Amino acid sequence: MAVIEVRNLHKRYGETVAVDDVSFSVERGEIFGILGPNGAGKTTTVECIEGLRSPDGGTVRVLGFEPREDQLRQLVGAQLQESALPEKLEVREALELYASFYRNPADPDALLAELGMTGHQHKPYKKLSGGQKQRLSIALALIGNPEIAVLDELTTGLDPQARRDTWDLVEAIRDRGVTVVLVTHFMAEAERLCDRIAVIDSGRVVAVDTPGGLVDRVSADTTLRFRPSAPFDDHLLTDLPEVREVRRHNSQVTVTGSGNLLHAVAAVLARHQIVAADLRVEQASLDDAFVALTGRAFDN
Ligand SMILES: Nc1ncnc2c1ncn2[C@@H]1O[C@H](COP(=O)(O)OP(=O)(O)OP(=O)(O)O)[C@@H](O)[C@H]1O
Repeated sequence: MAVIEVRNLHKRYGETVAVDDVSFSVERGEIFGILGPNGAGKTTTVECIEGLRSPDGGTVRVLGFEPREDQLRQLVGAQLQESALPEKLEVREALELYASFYRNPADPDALLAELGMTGHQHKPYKKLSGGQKQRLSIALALIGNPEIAVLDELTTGLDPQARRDTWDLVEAIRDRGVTVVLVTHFMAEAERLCDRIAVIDSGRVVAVDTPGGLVDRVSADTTLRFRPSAPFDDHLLTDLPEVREVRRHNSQVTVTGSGNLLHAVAAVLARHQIVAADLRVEQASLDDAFVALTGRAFDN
């Protein structure tokens, strides 16, 4: 069942068209990614979903309501933008303050524990690290026990470990049954976390699909590279239906094909007692998908 329906959303700021024509729907319980380069219109789109901005055209329905209706404030949790809290406010105070806005808030202690913040509950906001601030902003998005959480540029500025920890948290949120809308311009983040992704470019949706589905649209090809432990005739591999091409460069063999290429090639090599040293498997990535869908590189 769709919990968010966006139809032909259009929003401009003066002469600037921020969102030209955006349509998608988000199903209950999924992590739905909105992926696109800087300035693509992602934040404006989710701000229209959150009721923070009014569309100039199109319709948005969230759990059946218009985004600005009061009931929604209890049902949608939004992650705070950076440094939105007073510097001296402690973590626990912030949670208790936000809990007071909701009829049925989560237990701050349980939330602190779940987010690994119990030990930091008396730290003032300004003393938190980047990762801790992000975790607090996620906690504040969840304190009202929302049905939908909107997380915008959640891991920007975090180091790789803090980013991975945050990804685990987002998965835990989804596993609690919360629908997550995740705005990101990180391919790896979208690929790892999202059940489905809307790729947005210049205010328009260029595709909505699973990460795998987006990649498959570009190319079903797989490339294997390895150094064989003994010479062999190319026909061993080119006779396989999965193999399209075999190329050699010095001692390295490059095999391109589709289907279960790795399995087919490995089986033939094993039958001939050939070991594939330094074996690497390359597949099209979301980056490739973006280039193919928009005709330009995903540069931020
Ligand atoms: N308040 C505003 N006033 C004027 N123009 C704006 C405003 N907010 C955004 N824009 C412009 O609208 C376009 C879309 O911005 P938006 O923030 O929605 O994109 P985004 O995809 O979220 O980008 P980013 O990843 O950089 O946050 C950009 O050209 C931006 O400069």
